[in-house]
Amino acid sequence: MTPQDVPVALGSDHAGVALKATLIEALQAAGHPTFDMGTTGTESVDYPDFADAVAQAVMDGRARFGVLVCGTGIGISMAANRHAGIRCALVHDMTVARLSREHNDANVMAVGARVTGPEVALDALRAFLATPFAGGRHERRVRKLTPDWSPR
Ligand SMILES: O=C(CO)[C@H](O)[C@H](O)[C@H](O)COP(=O)(O)O
Repeated sequence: MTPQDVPVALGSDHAGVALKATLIEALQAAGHPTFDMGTTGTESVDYPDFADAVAQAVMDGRARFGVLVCGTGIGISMAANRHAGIRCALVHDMTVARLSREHNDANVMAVGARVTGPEVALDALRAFLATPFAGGRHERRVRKLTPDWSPR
């Protein structure tokens, strides 16, 4: 699968807007189609609104993966995980990002712009996108999270 076949939807609140822009730039340079679901400025906004927009884009198939950024990544990952079908991993380095794909088939990655630097976030995102789900014993567990889960 080429990057063109892997569209990514991104969302953030005001605390994550600058890191989101950095991630979008890197994704586009790598050839991924991107959807910026907002926010677009530094005016104070509410992270659930942007988590919902990204979750919807992943669930309806517009995007293969989602990326969410707020100050810590906590609120926006909590909001995303309220959606059936979303497995959002709050990551802070490339190892956790890789394992969230291998073990959890995470379809959304959340990161905290106030706690994770842009280089680490970029490395984590590259690892997230490059790593396939490992299957095997993990399938049973993912089905307990998402009963209608099937391998993609
Ligand atoms: O949800 C969060 C914390 O768990 C995020 O970090 C938000 O970005 C943060 O709460 C926003 O805080 P602010 O003081 O309103 O900028």
